[in-house]
Amino acid sequence: MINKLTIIGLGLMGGSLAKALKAQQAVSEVVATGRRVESLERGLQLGVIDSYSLDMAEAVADADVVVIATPTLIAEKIMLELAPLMTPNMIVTDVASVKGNIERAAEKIFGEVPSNFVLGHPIAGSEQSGVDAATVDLFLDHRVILTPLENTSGAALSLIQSMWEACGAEVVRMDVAEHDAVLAATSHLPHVLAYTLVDALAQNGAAADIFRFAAGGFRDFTRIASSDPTMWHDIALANQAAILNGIDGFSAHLNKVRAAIASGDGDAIFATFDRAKRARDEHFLGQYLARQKKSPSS
Ligand SMILES: NC(=O)C1=CN([C@@H]2O[C@H](COP(=O)(O)OP(=O)(O)OC[C@H]3O[C@@H](n4cnc5c(N)ncnc54)[C@H](O)[C@@H]3O)[C@@H](O)[C@H]2O)C=CC1
Ligand SMILES: O=C(O)C(=O)Cc1ccc(O)cc1
Repeated sequence: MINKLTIIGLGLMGGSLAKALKAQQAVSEVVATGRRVESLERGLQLGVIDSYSLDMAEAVADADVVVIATPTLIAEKIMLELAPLMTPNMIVTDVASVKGNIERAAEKIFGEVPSNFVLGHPIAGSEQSGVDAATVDLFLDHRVILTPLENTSGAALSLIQSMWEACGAEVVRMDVAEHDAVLAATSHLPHVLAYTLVDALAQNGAAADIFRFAAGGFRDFTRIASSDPTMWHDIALANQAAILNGIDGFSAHLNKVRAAIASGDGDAIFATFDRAKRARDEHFLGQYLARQKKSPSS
């Protein structure tokens, strides 16, 4: 049970965490702080938080857990502001999509990442943002990755793990560099591709017609291009090296498919599509069956 939880940056992530913990009675008091009084007022109105303060010092005073839930690059600046307010009893965590930049920023500010700072990343979300989009079950049956360091306190780690488990999430631990490489491939690259495809088509003179005749596949592939540009701007810069690696690997593969289409190499085209279908079906069918086993009616 957390006595006082403070959220810095009350949006989709912070709001959903607060809602889930309150629903599970895993927290006594949720306080928020942030830049926009409108989001904080809205959070109060929706019953997501109990109070707010625009003054970070006031908001984090006596907090057991502080969650930094702002866009990734802003989280670096927030740590600078939070540093003089941290006490040994306060556990700090974050939800940012990239972990290497947070680790480096903390090292710069504190000399080494404090033992009571647990780096985290929930692998759950949507293309929506803001506290109005927060839901009580956003993290239910989703994974949360924690990337503890050698000096991370065992007590802090286990409290943050329990916090996410109270939201119905499965917690896994990973190394920071591995996290950033894996997420670059499975999350950051797809977002770059979706944004780039929509942007390229939108700049075409016949954009209106193209979008008018787009079928479900286009909608599925590009849903994530409706995500918040500020959030993804930050992720693109924060995970630069791993994303470049992903783009280069993908471009080489796309060029192979291009060559197969250009030369009419049906076998190569079929082999690529068939491998991809089998890989995707195997992975997602496995997940679907596991969910069915857990709750057959869903
Ligand atoms: N949206 C998603 O699906 C996921 C997002 N994340 C990560 O979680 C973090 C938060 O994302 P969301 O909740 O989706 O964003 P959001 O836009 O819904 O919420 C961010 C909040 O931070 C506040 N904020 C912005 N600048 C600030 C500043 N200088 N000081 C204080 N508060 C400030 C905003 O007003 C807003 O209330 C990001 O780092 C994102 O990469 C992680 C997993 C999934
Ligand atoms: O909208 C979607 O499908 C997402 O991919 C959500 C998401 C966005 C960012 C993350 O760091 C993790 C999950």
